[in-house]
Amino acid sequence: MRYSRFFIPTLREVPAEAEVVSHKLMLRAGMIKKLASGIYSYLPLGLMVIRKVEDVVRRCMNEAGAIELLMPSVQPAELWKESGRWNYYGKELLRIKDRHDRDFCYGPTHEEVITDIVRSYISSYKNLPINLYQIQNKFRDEVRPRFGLMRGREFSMKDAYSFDMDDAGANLSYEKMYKAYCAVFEACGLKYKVVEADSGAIGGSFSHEFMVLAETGEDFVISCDSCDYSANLEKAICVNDHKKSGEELLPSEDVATPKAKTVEEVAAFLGMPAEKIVKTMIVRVDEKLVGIMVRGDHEMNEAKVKNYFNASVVELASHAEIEEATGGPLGYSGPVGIKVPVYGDYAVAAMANYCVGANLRETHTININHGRDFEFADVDDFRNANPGDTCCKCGGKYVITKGIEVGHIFKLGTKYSASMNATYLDKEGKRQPFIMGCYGIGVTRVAASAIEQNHDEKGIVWPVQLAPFKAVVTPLSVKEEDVVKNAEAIYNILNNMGLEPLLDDRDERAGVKFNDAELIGIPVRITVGKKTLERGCVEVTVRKTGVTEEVPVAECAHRVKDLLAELS
Ligand SMILES: O=C(C[C@@H]1CCCCN1)Cn1cnc2cc(Cl)c(F)cc2c1=O
Ligand SMILES: [Mg+2]
Repeated sequence: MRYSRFFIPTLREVPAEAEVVSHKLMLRAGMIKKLASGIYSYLPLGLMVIRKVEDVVRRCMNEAGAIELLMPSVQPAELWKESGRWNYYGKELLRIKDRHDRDFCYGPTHEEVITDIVRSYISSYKNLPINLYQIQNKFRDEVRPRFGLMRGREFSMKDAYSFDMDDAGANLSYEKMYKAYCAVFEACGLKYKVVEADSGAIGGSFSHEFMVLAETGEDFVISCDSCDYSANLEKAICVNDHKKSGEELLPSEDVATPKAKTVEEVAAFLGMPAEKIVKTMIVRVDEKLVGIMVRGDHEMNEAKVKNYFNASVVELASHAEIEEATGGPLGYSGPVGIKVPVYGDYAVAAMANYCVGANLRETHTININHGRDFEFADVDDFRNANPGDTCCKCGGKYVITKGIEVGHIFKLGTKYSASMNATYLDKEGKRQPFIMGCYGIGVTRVAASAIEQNHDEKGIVWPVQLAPFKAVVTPLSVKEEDVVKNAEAIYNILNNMGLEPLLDDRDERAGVKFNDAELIGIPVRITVGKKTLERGCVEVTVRKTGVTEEVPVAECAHRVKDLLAELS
């Protein structure tokens, strides 16, 4: 491709709204342009990278025996009413009406559509298992789209769905996808980690997320410093290894705590450590109000609360609900004498003589003890794991890192096949619901996370596998006949070798050409200039290391090929 005839609108500056490096660099490198909040056009360079991610995904999915199809992005409400999800989702589901005033949505995912397809055609166990996938745009009306393609509202996803006759088969399908995902992210040149993930309250299911480790990741990953245990913070198990307090129970006492609201302020005011203050979170679990008590230095984990109660919705109670449940205002809730059942995190169950809200404005009660002053309805693991906590698998220590979720695979079970009556005839001629799995990869998010993991102060440093062009041939002048002739010749040889070169034939100063090549992240640059040609050489520079070497013109193409092979 010739630069002068291509379209790479690089920018010197980026809009202040771009916070993370992949967003900044995709704008500056002329890869994307925002159309609306969370909605982007993929400009030619960006599309080339996305197509490369798709090619890797397609190759690995096909090798795993999955079969590609393509479903519409607009979906009829009827299917979502069958699965019971039409009224479950809120504003995140973009609902639209057609000219006949019929309800549709812009598909955020395709479980309903694929289940409808399979139930229409597959009726015998002889046609199972089957894994169907697509690469299709999704729309999720995020309340706060940000970070460019990392959290867009319209984005490209590869989503696959497996259908098996039984649990054993479904586990094999899951295993196949797990391995295929590892192959995808390795082939994309990404450093990733597989973590156990929360799969919501779908019974009999489990899920794993594939995380690209990066500081700008929005997900927290808990890993053990001694074994391979790794889980999304939503899921990471907290071991109940708290030593039971042997303290003698002291008499409880209300204490005025004027102006002290937060745990830190109350702890400071009362002169005790934060872990002696116990928070009572009043939450609405589906339609029920409950109190969840966690230690002052811990955070309540909503996913764990949701799974404990097998609930669909868990939300912090409103001011009014708190008044109703506790008789006191927000911020001073405590377990004593309230109308709702109280559940305790394991850490609290090991404590004695702790401080709680008195359900009175600016008042706390010290030396409270469960068993004497109130009863727990139950105790369980309701908190976020912290760095330094004991590993649930080996007793080692947890560490916390941040990750970008680029893949998520789920064992679904019969959640959709049961609700949509999608069944097959088993060997005994009995109707059985399919056992399903679903598997997603954020295609556009993979491109963005590759930049998060591979960049420097000059710009993008593409992994060779995803680079829009593998090499750029840069003539220092387009007026010197000898320079142009050699540059064209090298470009043609690289092209014929399938090395996808770019020829920077613009009439621009060398500095501009070098800066653009570094910004858009081309792995290898071949610089053709009068000086080196006098010695029959050109310069070859590796973007990742900045190392430049002089290479005889005749050996240049093969040297580039070898360098690209080393970099892959
Ligand atoms: O999408 C999944 C599960 C898997 C992920 C891999 C590919 C197949 N689906 C979970 N999920 C996430 N956000 C959603 C947002 C909306 Cl608005 C919705 F209506 C439904 C969903 C929804 O179901
Ligand atoms: Mg996910």
